[in-house]
Amino acid sequence: MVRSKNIPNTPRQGGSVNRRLSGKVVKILSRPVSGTPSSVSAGCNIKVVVRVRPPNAKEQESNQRHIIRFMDDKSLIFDPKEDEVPFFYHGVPQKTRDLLKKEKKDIALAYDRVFDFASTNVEVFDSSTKSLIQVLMDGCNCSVFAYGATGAGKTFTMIGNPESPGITYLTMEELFIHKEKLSVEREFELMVTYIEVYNELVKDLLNPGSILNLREDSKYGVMIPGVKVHKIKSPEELFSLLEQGNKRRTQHPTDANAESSRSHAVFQVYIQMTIKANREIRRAKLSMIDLAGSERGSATGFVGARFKEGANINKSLLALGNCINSLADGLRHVPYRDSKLTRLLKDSLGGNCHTIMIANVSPSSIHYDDTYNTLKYATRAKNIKSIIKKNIVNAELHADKYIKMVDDLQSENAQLKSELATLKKQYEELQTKFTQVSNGDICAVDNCNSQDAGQENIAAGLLQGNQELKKQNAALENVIGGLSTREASTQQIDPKLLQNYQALVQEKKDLMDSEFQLRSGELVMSLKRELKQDTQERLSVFYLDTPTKDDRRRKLIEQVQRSEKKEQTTNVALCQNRKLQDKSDENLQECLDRNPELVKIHELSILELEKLRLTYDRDLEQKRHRVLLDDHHDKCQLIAQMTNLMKQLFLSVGGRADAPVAIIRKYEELVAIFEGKKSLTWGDGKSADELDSGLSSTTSVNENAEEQNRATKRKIESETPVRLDSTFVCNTGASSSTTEVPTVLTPINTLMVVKGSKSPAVKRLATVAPLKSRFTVPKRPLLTGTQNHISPKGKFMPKGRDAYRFTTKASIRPDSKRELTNVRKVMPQPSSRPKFM
Ligand SMILES: Nc1ncnc2c1ncn2[C@@H]1O[C@H](COP(=O)(O)OP(=O)(O)OP(=O)(O)O)[C@@H](O)[C@H]1O
Repeated sequence: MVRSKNIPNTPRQGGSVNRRLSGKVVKILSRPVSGTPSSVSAGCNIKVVVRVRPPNAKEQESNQRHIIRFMDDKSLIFDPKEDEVPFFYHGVPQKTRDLLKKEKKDIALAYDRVFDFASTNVEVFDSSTKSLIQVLMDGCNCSVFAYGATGAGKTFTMIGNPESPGITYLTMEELFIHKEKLSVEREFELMVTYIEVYNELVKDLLNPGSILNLREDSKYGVMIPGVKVHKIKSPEELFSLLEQGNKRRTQHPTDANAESSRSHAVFQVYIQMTIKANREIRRAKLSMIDLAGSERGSATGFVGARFKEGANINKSLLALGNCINSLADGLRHVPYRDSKLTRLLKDSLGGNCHTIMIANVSPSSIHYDDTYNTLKYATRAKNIKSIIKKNIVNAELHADKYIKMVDDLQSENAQLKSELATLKKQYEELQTKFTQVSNGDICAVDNCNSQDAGQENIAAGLLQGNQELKKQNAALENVIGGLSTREASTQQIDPKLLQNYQALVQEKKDLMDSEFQLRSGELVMSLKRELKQDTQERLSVFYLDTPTKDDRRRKLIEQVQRSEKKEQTTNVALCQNRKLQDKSDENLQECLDRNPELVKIHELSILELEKLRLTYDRDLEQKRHRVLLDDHHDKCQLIAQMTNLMKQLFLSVGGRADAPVAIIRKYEELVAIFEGKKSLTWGDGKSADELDSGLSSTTSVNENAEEQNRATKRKIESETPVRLDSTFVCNTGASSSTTEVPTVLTPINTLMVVKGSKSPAVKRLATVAPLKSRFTVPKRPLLTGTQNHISPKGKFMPKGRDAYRFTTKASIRPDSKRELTNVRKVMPQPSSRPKFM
């Protein structure tokens, strides 16, 4: 199920925080990416547009089918059903379709805009990125990325050519028009960078040289230290820069595209606007990304180094796909760190950013899979929500306000702590109940539903608590983000020093983040290992060993060993991480000792780090809950299945004269436990365990126990008519009544199928059939409801062929099992007997 990210428009706590912060003195607090917004707009979805390029010469020549049908400017049908062309067989038109032909998917899809073959880059710009300019002017971040298979038209859309400039040119042109218009009231500063990510390496396209790294910056979000930033004053300057960069971009011809771009190109524009009237500063970042083509190895025709290059492209696009999926599902953890590309796009997807995704596809059936995948991604991306903040910075903050904010943060952290404690308590309760259920102390079948309801209540409570915490965290993050920026400016701290300090804090945060990832991996691994060990123990209970079971057990042991190894590796990594964190703490302390002016901002950082730690702890607790709840649910189901099976087995054993009393008692005791009774008192004062030694024989059973045995059997017997709807009853000629005498229920149909079928499932069933040795298994399977014969010697000789429709049990009178003479089928109306032979 696709869930959209639940981002509160006005968080419960955040609302008051924002009000507090947007008073007269503190007008704004925001940082572009994770900072506090001066105004937070409603969460809005990513805008997704699809552009279908015209079929190229090759596609036209090969006369391929079109797999896109345009419905209107917002919808299309992928792989449409064609008008029925009659299918002839031996010259005769058939009513049904040609089964050799793949059935058409015929999926109707809707997007924010669909561009057909005839659309131009100007039209694409008008309906997509043009509207972003006003958003940028308001101080919000925007990003546009083109996604699609190789040769689908991404570069044509983003960059274009001199005759038809792409949307990057057109957007920048529009930006300059706005700049001119607003130049009376605003001062503008525009800077651009142009980089490519090739084979997981970041390179500057405007200043070729060394490989660059990525870093997160509190001001502009994801930054690339060392990248050359170009200040531009006119569109012409920009165009020449873009041209230079494009020439340096890594390109290689592929089978699918003669000028295939083998790298992801990221063009970024940093805009700083100072409102002349009040010196308010607005910052915005525009990212325009031309992704490398997603592709199948076979489509490019590459081998060796080029194939590896393709694998890297796919790896980063896969990471992008995973991020899109996580964001669309509203998950808290989004795996941005899995590739350079996703790290770079961290603040372009979801977060504080207006994002437009342009999905480029080919209309030809040659690219069926590529087009289908791209459209699937595009559909998924529609669910991503972003929350837009204006990046407006103001410098005033009074000390008393600052103190109040610190107090607020402290009390909010205290609240987080108490919520975490509640979560931990709930977890312990859950764990206790879980252990009880695993040990069989709590009824797991009849009470299973109520148990589940209880657990679900807990889970619902947890989820609700989680939502509340999320809201509070969002508010807290906003406050902290804003505070850092403003406090820094209040104290007149040297910007370089502040930058260094923030880098140290960021380093600590990164380390905490990787610690969280490690701990969360370790947690899931260790929980799963414990559960696997449980399974292993469960398996060892079955003493009917078969090679398959041995094999399964061996595999389980190997899995457990592998998990243990992984846990060890994780532990080593955790140790290293802790050492690095200690080092990071020392560095921070050292920096603080040398620069006492950082004390106040450091107080905030500590709170921020504390909050981060609490959040991670809470997330881990929730993860643990989830795994245990899932397992608990599985176990409930397993117990239910086992109980059913046990009952059936018991019923088949229970009616036989040599049924051990201990087994009957164990069964009764178990039923009592399931009914919620603590124990059962037996007439002879002996429990099933005490009778265990006599399991293989009934000779030691006293009369009381025999009577008990018979009572139990009668009780079981009284349940059977309900199940007799299609049960074969084997009767003797000696008695006309079958109801008074206890009967044995045996899955004879299973037995009968055994010889007639090679199905492993049936063979497995046969191993548990208790009457195997007594009756001759027929050569041919039984047919439902047809005449069957059992000879006086007890041989089954069924007539008919289809055994699989014969799915019932037989009841056989135990006192006359050697004289079986006939079989009748008991229908819902007992009188309707089939003929006997
Ligand atoms: N809408 C369009 N109209 C006309 N021609 C187009 C259109 N889209 C793409 N083309 C042409 O198709 C070819 C491939 O397009 P393009 O290079 O943009 O693909 P791409 O998706 O960027 O591929 P790669 O990922 O391999 O770089 C080019 O020759 C381009 O001119």
